[in-house]
Amino acid sequence: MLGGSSATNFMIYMRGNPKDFDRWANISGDSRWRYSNVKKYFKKMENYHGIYKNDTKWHGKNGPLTVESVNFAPGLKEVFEAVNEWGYKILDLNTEQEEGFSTLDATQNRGRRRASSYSAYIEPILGRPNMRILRYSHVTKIHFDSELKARGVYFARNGTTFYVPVKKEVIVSGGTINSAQLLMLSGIGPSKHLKSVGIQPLVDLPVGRNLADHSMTVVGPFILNRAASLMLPRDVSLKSLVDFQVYGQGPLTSPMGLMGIGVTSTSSSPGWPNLLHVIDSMGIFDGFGPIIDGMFGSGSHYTNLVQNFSGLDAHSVLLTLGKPKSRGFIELRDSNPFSKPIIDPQYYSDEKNQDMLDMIEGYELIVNLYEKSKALGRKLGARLIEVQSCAKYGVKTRAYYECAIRTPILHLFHPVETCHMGKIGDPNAVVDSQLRVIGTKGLRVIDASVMPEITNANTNAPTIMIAGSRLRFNKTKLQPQL
Ligand SMILES: Cc1cc2nc3c(=O)[nH]c(=O)nc-3n(C[C@H](O)[C@H](O)[C@H](O)COP(=O)(O)OP(=O)(O)OC[C@H]3O[C@@H](n4cnc5c(N)ncnc54)[C@H](O)[C@@H]3O)c2cc1C
Repeated sequence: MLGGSSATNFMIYMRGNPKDFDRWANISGDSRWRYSNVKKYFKKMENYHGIYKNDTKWHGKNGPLTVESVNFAPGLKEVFEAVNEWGYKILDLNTEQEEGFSTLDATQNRGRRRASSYSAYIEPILGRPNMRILRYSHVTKIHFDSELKARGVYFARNGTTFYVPVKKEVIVSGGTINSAQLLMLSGIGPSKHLKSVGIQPLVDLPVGRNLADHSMTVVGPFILNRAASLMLPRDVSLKSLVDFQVYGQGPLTSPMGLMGIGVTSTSSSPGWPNLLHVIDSMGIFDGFGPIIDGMFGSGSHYTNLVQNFSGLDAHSVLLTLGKPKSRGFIELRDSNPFSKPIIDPQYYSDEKNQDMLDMIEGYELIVNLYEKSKALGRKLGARLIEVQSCAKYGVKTRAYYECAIRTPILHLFHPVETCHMGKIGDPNAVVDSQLRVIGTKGLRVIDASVMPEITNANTNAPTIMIAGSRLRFNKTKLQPQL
């Protein structure tokens, strides 16, 4: 799809924590990845006109990617009152990123049009004579010469295979799953694995290893006793259509009810927020369960969970593990480029079980915030709908929370790290700090897969930053190793 996942994602705009990028600099040995340097690329990408627009120290106004704050946020005032009661601040999370909460910033324009990497970066230059887009084309293999220089790519289109030679270099941007798949199909990957599927290894690299993703659980829905949510059958009317079309306002501008966002630290991660809270205002209506199940691949879990609550106002929180320790992998199923690769994310598999302990801490925080605060618990009467199959653990015990987190295990669609950036000689490294595939010539990977460690929030903005900064890095000298 043109624009990839940015053309279908939830549009949440989050840069990540400055420490995430300082860590990238440490891992890659290249200080240009420090936040103090990459911050300018974030600013350059933004056409920001959200609620923090006057803060020009942190936000850009002349970039191609439109970012704005959501304007339909029922009950967010009470959420902010509650988080204040709990000692958290309301502040812009795309700056130094202290713990706190904010109105959600989204990559959209007046609530009417999504801003994707395609609409921001490609659409405006479609007329360039030196650019050609071939849709419905599936790249199947990179061709190397005997010196391991990438000379071109094979691709299939309408059942025919074509070859495109390159003059300078091949840039692979197939995303975390497919960039890893394409490298392996082309002989770049773990030798033993490649041989096991009948592929002649060219360079032995840990491609597909280190798969990181943000595991997630939906805390809620919390039933509310007032009209403080987006209730589609109630809120969608002729007026809402006019508000949407003419003013870019109202319920129809809402990205699926998403309205607030927060980052907090658990006791295991002081000073570096490791939980992401995405606050959703969607009330329960007849289609609610199937929509959530369809979106997250949760079978009929939410359909069953909310079946007796249709018509009630509600909020839910997508509680996400921002800095997971668990790592999974991607492998080829076979040597057929059209076969789906094997994806095993291995959520909650870290040795010390820290990922689960952090999520339980976050679950407890959200339940207390909603049920015990004056603003949400007393004023809006927030009450959690309990997962019946976990009731045997005693409702609101830690064992109950773990059961709820595992029923079923979800994620926020942020896979990264399968073509991990690192220093030459680092056993995890697939690309160097300039994103060149180690052991080859004329080949780079530029997408989310090169992140050497997952950022603590959503991954679209840092992926676009990687693309923007990589192009400019070429013009500056490599800094000394850290
Ligand atoms: C449902 C969903 C919701 C998300 N929500 C958010 C959000 O709200 N905020 C946020 O920040 N992030 C979100 N993300 C994550 C974010 O969108 C991604 O991290 C980011 O877009 C990754 O960009 P990418 O360029 O690495 O890969 P992708 O966006 O996956 O792009 C890869 C492109 O390569 C193409 N491709 C792959 N293989 C081949 C091949 N062999 N031949 C030709 N083309 C190929 C694909 O079709 C695709 O167009 C979400 C992701 C999903 C899926």
